[in-house]
Amino acid sequence: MPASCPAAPLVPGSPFFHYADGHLMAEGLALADLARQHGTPLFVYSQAALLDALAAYQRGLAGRDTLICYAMKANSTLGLLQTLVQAGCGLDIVSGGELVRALRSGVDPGHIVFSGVGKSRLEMRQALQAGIGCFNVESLAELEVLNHEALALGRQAPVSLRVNPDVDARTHPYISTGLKANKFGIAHEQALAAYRRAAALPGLRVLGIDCHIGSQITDSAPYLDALERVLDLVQALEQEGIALEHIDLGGGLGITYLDETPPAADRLLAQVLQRLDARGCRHRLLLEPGRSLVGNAGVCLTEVLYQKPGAEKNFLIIDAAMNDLPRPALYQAYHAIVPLQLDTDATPVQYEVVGPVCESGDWIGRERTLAVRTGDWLAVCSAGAYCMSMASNYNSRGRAAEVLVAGQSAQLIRQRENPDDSLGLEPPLGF
Ligand SMILES: Cc1ncc(COP(=O)(O)O)c(C=O)c1O
Ligand SMILES: N[C@@H](CCCC[NH3+])C(=O)O
Repeated sequence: MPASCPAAPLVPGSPFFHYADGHLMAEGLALADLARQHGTPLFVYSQAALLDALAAYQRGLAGRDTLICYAMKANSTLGLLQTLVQAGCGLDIVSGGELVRALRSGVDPGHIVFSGVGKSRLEMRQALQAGIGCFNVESLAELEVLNHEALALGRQAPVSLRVNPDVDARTHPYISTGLKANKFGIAHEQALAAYRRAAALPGLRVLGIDCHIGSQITDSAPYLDALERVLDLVQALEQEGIALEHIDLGGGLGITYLDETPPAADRLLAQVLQRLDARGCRHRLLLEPGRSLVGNAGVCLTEVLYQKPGAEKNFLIIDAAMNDLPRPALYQAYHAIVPLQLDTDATPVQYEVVGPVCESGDWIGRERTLAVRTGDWLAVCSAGAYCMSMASNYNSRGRAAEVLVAGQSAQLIRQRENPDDSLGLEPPLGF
């Protein structure tokens, strides 16, 4: 890059994606080389970023009996699961499909917890047969069904009850889960009765208590308030002779997309452990982080297809869309957008960055000033969590490929998928 290279934009929250001589890099590899080799849209993950995020949790929990069950709904691509499982993680699943993929990752089935308000009988049987570590039960009705299914298989289901602490996580309403108004968990005031019932059912073995108040939490106060409410219940249960083995505090820790300053995992956990110690709790601690492990470990590479000056706005039309990156359309979420190569000659223009999908809601970034030209590549940042796992084939668009960068090498961990691949049809037009 010439000396007149413009100042590199920030890649928020992602020290593992950085500029060198005007080129955006991941672990020493130029992302433009990956875009050229694999085409776009393309998700690229940094293994070092993933392991660094996990290390913050592991530091915070050092010396305690704990299990970090990665919430695979955030991103369930096998190569990422294998990396986390090999680094010591269990998995938090929410469906039979996730169970199958979890087992393929090589995780110890005893390190799987099963969350979700609507587990089917079939999913319960599959999970019982696989020998998972714990069902996080969310209602009295689910307790009865699980008891029935376990007895039919001649087993006892290990259970934890998810309680709804009625604490406001102060996040987007669609991803807040710990308020009375939300569908999740058993109401705090009904929890004791639910535990009494669970303890009386022969097909269940009561192991723990579980709580998850929401996602993209950037403030430790609601997290710690929920913990206190859970600990009140743990003590009340002990007084009734129901002793628990573990406390599962769910996930929810936020990441920096723009300028958010969520608590660091190790510091938040130090506060959690202090509060457990203050109450004399030596229970095994389970956590279910998703976004905070993978969110800033991934970017989505995309090509500028057209620049379209409009009557009111300038549009930058890119080849990634709401089917690849649904968060802006769903939650008006912000993702930073930066060029893969800084262009000294392009003029900075304010754009609406949009995809090719036939909806006005198909925007990826609003009012973004970028110095780019048609054919340039961009990176949509903080795209490791809830992007690929929420991708769809809307408009019969294919699904992006995924690459994992580790050290100086890049491995294709998922092929690009065309919508008709699963139908086994020959491409009709010979492409
Ligand atoms: C029960 C449960 N556990 C864990 C998670 C993971 O949350 P996050 O990705 O915010 O860490 C979620 C999603 O919000 C969840 O519903
Ligand atoms: N899909 C949401 C997070 C959902 C959390 C799952 N309970 C997001 O992209 O922010």
